[in-house]
Amino acid sequence: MKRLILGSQSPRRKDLLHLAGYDFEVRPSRAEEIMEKTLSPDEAVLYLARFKAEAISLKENEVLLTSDTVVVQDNEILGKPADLQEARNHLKRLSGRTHQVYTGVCISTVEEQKEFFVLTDVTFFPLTDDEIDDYIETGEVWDKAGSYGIQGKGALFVEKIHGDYYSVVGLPLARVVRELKTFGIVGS
Ligand SMILES: Cc1cn([C@H]2C[C@H](O)[C@@H](COP(=O)(O)OP(=O)(O)OP(=O)(O)O)O2)c(=O)[nH]c1=O
Repeated sequence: MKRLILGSQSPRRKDLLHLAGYDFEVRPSRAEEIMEKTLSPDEAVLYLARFKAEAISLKENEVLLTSDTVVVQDNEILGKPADLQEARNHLKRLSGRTHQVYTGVCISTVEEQKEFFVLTDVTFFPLTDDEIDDYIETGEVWDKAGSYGIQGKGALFVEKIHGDYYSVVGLPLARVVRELKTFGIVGS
């Protein structure tokens, strides 16, 4: 019997796996994420998803799921904001424009590893400085790539989205379910 392990401390990823009906154990990776500046966004999210997996030890019957999400504007990766100024800069750059959200996923067993990424385009309405400051006040920005959460008050900035909504939240759920099935993991 195969067992699913979620290698993530993200409460969103945990909620999404529950939504898909899985029984699983959470075993977060303690590895410090270091972004390789020379990598393209798709390479970066795959690298980080793999990197998180490599810091977690696995038993024979376990299937490990790790992932990483970044926001990209003008080919530049916007990760989690370090401070208020960076959060403000991120939101100003996203205002009134379309950006890309990349989520890389890595599924590992002791024998094999499979990885893929999902790309979603998100278009923001133009934002005023007051809207940006009020949003930062909510505290929602801090643990999110690009300084917003589409599943929270950040939803009020979104004019349109092309791609997988759940991938923006942190895990491309429908694709993940299909891939996990090939590893013998099914939800209920
Ligand atoms: C753009 C966007 C990102 N995010 C989140 C998803 C990710 O959790 C986070 C990006 O950081 P990640 O490094 O992908 O994930 P994490 O540090 O939260 O968790 P772990 O590494 O343990 O798996 O930003 C949202 O929740 N909503 C959004 O709209």
